[in-house]
Amino acid sequence: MAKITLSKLRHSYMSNPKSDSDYALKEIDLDWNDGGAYALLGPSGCGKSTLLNIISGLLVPSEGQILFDGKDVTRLPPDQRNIAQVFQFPVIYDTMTVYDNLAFPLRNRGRDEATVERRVMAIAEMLEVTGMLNQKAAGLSPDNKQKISMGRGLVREDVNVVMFDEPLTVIDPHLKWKLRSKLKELHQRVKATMIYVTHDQTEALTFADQVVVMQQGEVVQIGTPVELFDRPAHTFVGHFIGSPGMNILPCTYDGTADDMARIEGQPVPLEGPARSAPTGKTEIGIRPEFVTLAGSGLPATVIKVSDVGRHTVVECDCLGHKVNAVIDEGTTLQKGDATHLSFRKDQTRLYVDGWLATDPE
Ligand SMILES: Nc1ncnc2c1ncn2[C@@H]1O[C@H](COP(=O)(O)OP(=O)(O)OP(=O)(O)O)[C@@H](O)[C@H]1O
Repeated sequence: MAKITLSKLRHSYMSNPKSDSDYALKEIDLDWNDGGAYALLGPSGCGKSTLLNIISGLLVPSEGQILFDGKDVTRLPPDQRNIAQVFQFPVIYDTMTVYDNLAFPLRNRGRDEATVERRVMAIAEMLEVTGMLNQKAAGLSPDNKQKISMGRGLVREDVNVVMFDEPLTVIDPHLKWKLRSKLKELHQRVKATMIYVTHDQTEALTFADQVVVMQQGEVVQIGTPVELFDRPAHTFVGHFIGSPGMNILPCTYDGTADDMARIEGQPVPLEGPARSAPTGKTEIGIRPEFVTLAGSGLPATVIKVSDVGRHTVVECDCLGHKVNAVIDEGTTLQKGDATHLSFRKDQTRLYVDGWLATDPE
């Protein structure tokens, strides 16, 4: 396994890129540590596949370098990078048995049959497919086929990195959670460097120790799932992660009252003062979990009440802006009722031009 370094990486599909918007990947500097479990998370079109193809060698970046354990591999073709990939759709040989499918990457590298058997049996046991080793792959269900595809990615011990590209796309929704936790368990046992690409926050947050969040060709934050939830570095992360996402509300902040911002003239205490006098667009970010329906605070009108299992989500209009509150207990409030909203001070953040601008006091 290897540490992977992306240094000053940029990529444009245009022959003569001029502005930032001509780049599918803006400047990316990133270290993937040896043995880490990473997720690359972002919406469609943010550049995930472009980055994956650059790491695997299918694409040569317009600028910058990729290093494996400090060795420059930027121009090395895919077959010399020693990478295993698991794709959206199973890549297996239908006419071969499950055993031969799992053995294929090892035999292809000339491993002896004793090693092949040891590795195949270990991976089959981890994936709970030992009972089907002698079956032809053609007869397997789509999710078992994808399991075998994952097994093929994990069977070699000498790969630099295993990359999963939306691997659960074909899996039945009720089996997804099972395979998700299986993959996490596999990482703990195999200890390979793994990169899991997805646009699904649940998949990313379940699998990864570190999540790399991308938007429009840029990495906006790298952090543990808890860090991304607690202190989103950008409003995009706040909104994209969480269900419902962070409330983002336009505000004014004149810097004279330190930790006080105003929404439509109404004072809202922030977690702390801004790091410097803001020069751009100012917004308040507050997670719905830290908004309470109170007797006093910002005036609001209930728009919708949704029961979502253990919680209730109350959607309000607050001074002309939509605000969600997640409450644990039920509520007697109904659509059209007047209420007040209170934001927990230590969770009320200021964002300037999208970027976090306050620190805790
Ligand atoms: N071969 C190509 N030629 C030109 N533009 C491309 C090409 N491939 C991707 N792009 C553009 O580059 C940007 C990033 O695309 P990319 O496929 O890397 O994103 P993604 O996050 O993987 O999206 P998805 O999840 O939909 O695959 C998009 O604007 C896309 O239109």
